[in-house]
Amino acid sequence: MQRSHHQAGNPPQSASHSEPDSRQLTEAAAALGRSLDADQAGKLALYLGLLVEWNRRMNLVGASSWREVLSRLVMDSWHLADHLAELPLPAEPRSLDLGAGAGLPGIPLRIFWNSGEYRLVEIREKRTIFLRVAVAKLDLPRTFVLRSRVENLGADALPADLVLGRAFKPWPEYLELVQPMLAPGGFVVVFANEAPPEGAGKDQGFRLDRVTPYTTGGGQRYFWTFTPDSASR
Ligand SMILES: C[S@@+](CC[C@H](N)C(=O)[O-])C[C@H]1O[C@@H](n2cnc3c(N)ncnc32)[C@H](O)[C@@H]1O
Repeated sequence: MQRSHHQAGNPPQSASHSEPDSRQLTEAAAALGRSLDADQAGKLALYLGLLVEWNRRMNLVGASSWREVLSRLVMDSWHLADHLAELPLPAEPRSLDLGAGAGLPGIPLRIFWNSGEYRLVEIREKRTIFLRVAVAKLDLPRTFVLRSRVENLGADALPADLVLGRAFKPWPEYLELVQPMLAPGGFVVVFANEAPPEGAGKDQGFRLDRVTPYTTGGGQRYFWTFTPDSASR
């Protein structure tokens, strides 16, 4: 572990420039147009610190500094929290985050959006260990880690009112896979870099409910939100 630059007696967060403290993070978020309360800042600082530290030893994300993770990746979760607040979901939605990897979008999302039960699904063992450590340290509400292939999810996780999957599979394959997992009136969100093509989702049994453009440090992004449409199959 690359810790040799930390002086004995100094907490790692104040000694290392690679890990934010709550004040630095609150300022960086404000520069991106977001205000954090003290609890959110503390949890997000903890997550970014863990992510940067574990990323030195295993391949979790391409971005290597917490500032880059914040502006390129956490921004997705912020916008997603705003987006989900607008969707007509049940009061206690059951959500699945497929191929959660390092916890994106789910872990930052749960800091800002804590409705219902949320399951992070990931097949790779080391990544699930990271996710479990992060969920426990951040004390995220009703957030669970399942080590499973998405294709093998058990009945206890299904059906879902909301399915998310960032950089999980090409969208037609992803929609095909999740169609039987959704509750009637549920939603599936596709994370995309462009607007959807005409008729997107029809072949997989979905109706496009809405398209939501937003901007991150990485550029223009879109949420494509679909709902099952039995008439389209
Ligand atoms: C490209 S990463 C994206 C991770 C994260 N969602 C993100 O946006 O940074 C895809 C993740 O999906 C996981 N994965 C791929 N196929 C899977 C499957 N069939 N079931 C569960 N996890 C899967 C991989 O192990 C990997 O962690």
